[in-house]
Amino acid sequence: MSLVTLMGLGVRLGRHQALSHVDFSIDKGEIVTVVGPNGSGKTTLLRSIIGAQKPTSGKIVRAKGLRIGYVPQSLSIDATLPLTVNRFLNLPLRHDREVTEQALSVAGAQGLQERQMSALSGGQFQRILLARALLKNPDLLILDEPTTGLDQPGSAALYRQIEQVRSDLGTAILMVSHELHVVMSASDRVVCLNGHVCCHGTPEIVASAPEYRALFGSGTQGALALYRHDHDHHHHSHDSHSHEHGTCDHA
Ligand SMILES: Nc1ncnc2c1ncn2[C@@H]1O[C@H](COP(=O)(O)OP(=O)(O)OP(=O)(O)O)[C@@H](O)[C@H]1O
Repeated sequence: MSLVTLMGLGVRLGRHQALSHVDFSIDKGEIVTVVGPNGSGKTTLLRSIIGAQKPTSGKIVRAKGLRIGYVPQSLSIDATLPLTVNRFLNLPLRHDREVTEQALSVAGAQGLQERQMSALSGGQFQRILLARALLKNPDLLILDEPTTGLDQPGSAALYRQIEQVRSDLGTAILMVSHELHVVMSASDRVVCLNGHVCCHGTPEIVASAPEYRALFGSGTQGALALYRHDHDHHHHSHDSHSHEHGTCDHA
């Protein structure tokens, strides 16, 4: 059974139809990347899945007892506030030292406990957010644009870490990215959203292609992949976002 299934999900925000007719599901241990331009409803989709946004139409079915770990896109912490990594991980719930150490280790952030949150690099900060989400022992980890602000080697390293989480713990991963053509190569599926599911498919890793090398160089060890939009798909004619068959309207 899928961890989460969306059936014909529609979400209206004020007068804006953010999502229409979205059918989507994620299975145990799967890595799914959702791509889409700004304002395409990606955050609305995640908020619907975690239960923070009510659907206006359609249905969301979650597996019984499903535990979701959420890594927000950003979190601003007052730089003048003294807050160690260890204290941050123990807010609002205290955990045993071994538990936080284990989460930090899985997130690739061992040894950072006593560091100040404000002194962390962008990549370290993301790993701490990842460790914090892992403390819930999630079946599904949801990450909203986790590589925002990271350079390419930093993004590749974080993607490898996330892949490691899946192979160590079997956690399913749902990740959102505003990058339309560059995704985590370990994604089993890529779903392109534009108010509706525009197209979906697998990422392609063509590491030897000149196009890939021009984009990524050779320092990412295959952590990044090109996502080619699958243009061979149909759309519902009643969909307000629909576009001509055979095109992906933002590609
Ligand atoms: N309360 C609201 N009333 C009306 N429109 C809203 C409201 N909240 C969000 N929107 C609009 O809904 C659309 C979808 O927003 P959402 O944040 O889900 O998109 P997104 O794909 O995550 O975008 P981004 O990549 O910029 O984060 C946006 O165009 C946004 O302006």
